[in-house]
Amino acid sequence: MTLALGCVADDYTGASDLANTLTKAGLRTVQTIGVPADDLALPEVDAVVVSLKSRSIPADEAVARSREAAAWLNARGAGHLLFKVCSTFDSTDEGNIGPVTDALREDAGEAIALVTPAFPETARTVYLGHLFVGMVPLAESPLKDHPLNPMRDSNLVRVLARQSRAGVGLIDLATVAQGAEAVGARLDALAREGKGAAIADAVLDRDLAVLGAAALTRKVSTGASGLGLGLARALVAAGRVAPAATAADLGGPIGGPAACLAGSCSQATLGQIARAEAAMPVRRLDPARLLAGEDEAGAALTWAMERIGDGPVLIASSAGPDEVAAVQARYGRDAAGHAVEAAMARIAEGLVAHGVRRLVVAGGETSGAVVDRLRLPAFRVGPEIAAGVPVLRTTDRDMWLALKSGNFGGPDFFADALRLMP
Ligand SMILES: Nc1ncnc2c1ncn2[C@@H]1O[C@H](COP(=O)(O)OP(=O)(O)OP(=O)(O)O)[C@@H](O)[C@H]1O
Ligand SMILES: O=C(O)[C@H](O)C(=O)CO
Repeated sequence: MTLALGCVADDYTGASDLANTLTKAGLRTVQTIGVPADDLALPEVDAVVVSLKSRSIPADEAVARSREAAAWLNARGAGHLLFKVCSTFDSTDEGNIGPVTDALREDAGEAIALVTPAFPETARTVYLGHLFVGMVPLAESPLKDHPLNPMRDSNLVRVLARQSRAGVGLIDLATVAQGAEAVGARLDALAREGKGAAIADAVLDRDLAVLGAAALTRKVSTGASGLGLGLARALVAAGRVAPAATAADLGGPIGGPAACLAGSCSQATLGQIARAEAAMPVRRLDPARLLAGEDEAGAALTWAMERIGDGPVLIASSAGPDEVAAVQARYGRDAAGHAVEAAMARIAEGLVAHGVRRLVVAGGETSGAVVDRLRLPAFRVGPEIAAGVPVLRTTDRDMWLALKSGNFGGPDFFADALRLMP
């Protein structure tokens, strides 16, 4: 196998989002969970997206895991390595976007890496280095209240510089508008100044095509699915990938009981849970009871078992910023997050043990905990449910999954997903 594109994603929903984007652009793509075993049977593909759960772990561990994944991809001839991060640049001053980008760039022998989270299809745009989510700057968006990494500075040159060893520069929109060669010249100029990374502006899809072509002239880049789209288009334009003529055949219906799990506390997910209450039974976990040692997961699983024979159910821990803050103040941010993730993983394991083969999960960290507990090795990518969220089919058993990024999906996402998981 010789890969046109190797991708290391820092969370599972982001990996799923990127795999969806690459598949839509015509690249035959597989998403793996963790660094694959050397004997993992993979079909002939153009791109592999290695999913890590590294976004919110200590930076040195994230660097080590990302290097392992990069080595596996490079051993399979990856022509370019994309470090996939969140389109809302989810990170803290400790990392991990800066430390991992520095490490992968240095390992590749590159002086500088192009970095952009822009993804206009999901209203993530970058202008003069400032990230906008819809019509508002990042620091004024709901991401300012993220439970694990509240984003309170919209200037990504500053944000990345605070977590990087090397300096960070800017490739402004005026330079991007001049084309890939101008972007490349700007990268070289910044490298001569000693910069190790450059935040690139992008507002429209055509800007992504320019950035993809520029990034492809180097071995490593960092970005969200927008840059993935640019890289895919550049690979096809350069004749390095013959776009797949038809969507992959993922096989027939699986059927059986279905369930939804929501750990994301994003505004989008809270709205989707509210809408789901009209379509299916919804049970809300109480993190305070959970953290006080009550068997919230066992009670939720019993509740679900009594109902999944009649139709899908939804179990959610999700809550608004004030409620989340209160739990975190009492028990600690990490302790609360890990306890809820562990509960969701235990519930998922119980649901699958009782026959659930169609599972929708909302939240990147939540998806990571669930997929790791189910020990799923890889996924094939199916039809898109909503921008950035495809249906996935497991490669080692018959299961449908959807791993929804917290901020993605329409109001009726849960019902929409189940309709595409026959
Ligand atoms: N009620 C709650 N109180 C405190 N923490 C919670 C609560 N519900 C969920 N959490 C934690 O909040 C975090 C949510 O992160 P997660 O990545 O799953 O969602 P997200 O950030 O919205 O999704 P994405 O990463 O795809 O954008 C998890 O660690 C989860 O355990
Ligand atoms: O880029 C995004 O927003 C991805 O979907 C993601 O990383 C979510 O965690």
